[in-house]
Amino acid sequence: MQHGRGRAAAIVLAGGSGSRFGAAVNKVYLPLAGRPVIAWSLAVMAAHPQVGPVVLVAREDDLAAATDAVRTVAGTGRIEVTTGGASRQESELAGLRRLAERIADRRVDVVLVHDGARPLLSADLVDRVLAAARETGGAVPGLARHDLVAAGPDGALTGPAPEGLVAVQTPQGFRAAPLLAAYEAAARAGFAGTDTESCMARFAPDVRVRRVDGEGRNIKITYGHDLEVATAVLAGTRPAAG
Ligand SMILES: C[C@](O)(CO)[C@H](O)COP(=O)(O)O
Repeated sequence: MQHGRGRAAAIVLAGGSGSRFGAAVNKVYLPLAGRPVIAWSLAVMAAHPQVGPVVLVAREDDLAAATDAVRTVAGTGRIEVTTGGASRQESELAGLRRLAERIADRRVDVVLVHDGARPLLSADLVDRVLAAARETGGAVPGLARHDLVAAGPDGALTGPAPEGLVAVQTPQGFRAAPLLAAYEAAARAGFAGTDTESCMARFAPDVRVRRVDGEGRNIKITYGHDLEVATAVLAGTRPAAG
């Protein structure tokens, strides 16, 4: 049963330290083609017909910047800002707790968790993740890698990399109730994962997770030059969303 907007929700994470980027401010609030980095992914989520609530998880110190960024996006009524924790795991949990009531009464059936530092995702990618998550329980975008070799700690090449490696991206989508339960169990166990899938693998191993095709342009702004690449991509193909 669907009432107007879809029953999926999105959590967009903006709490990272950004130490590898090297800027004094949180990289997700730096300008990218006319608005903050974070605003691009918020716009895609807020404009998506299957996504209802969008929860932006921000650091306490960044709440003013987060609110300003939200104002640059159309459909802001759908975006809620909440405070995250010290780690990615705690921030994901904070986002899920914000949605807990809506998950319990089934207004939200699937949750997408997205890195705020990945501004160039497309609505098609959101479609693919949602469809696969609804069908199997979980979905993770991945890009097949054919340019990898194994190397030892001294830098010596030790042979070909195993077959079938994929570079993992976000948004990662899961059915909402098992996702929230897994994060509550992880919190009790003091677990901190590297992404949503790693937590589900440990605390909800019965949930099947399917890889869907990721996107080459869905880069993560990690280092300074990534912002230059994203700027160039947007200069060529500016998405209409937002
Ligand atoms: C989840 C992720 O985007 C997969 O590539 C990545 O691991 C996130 O890393 P971060 O250091 O938490 O931003």
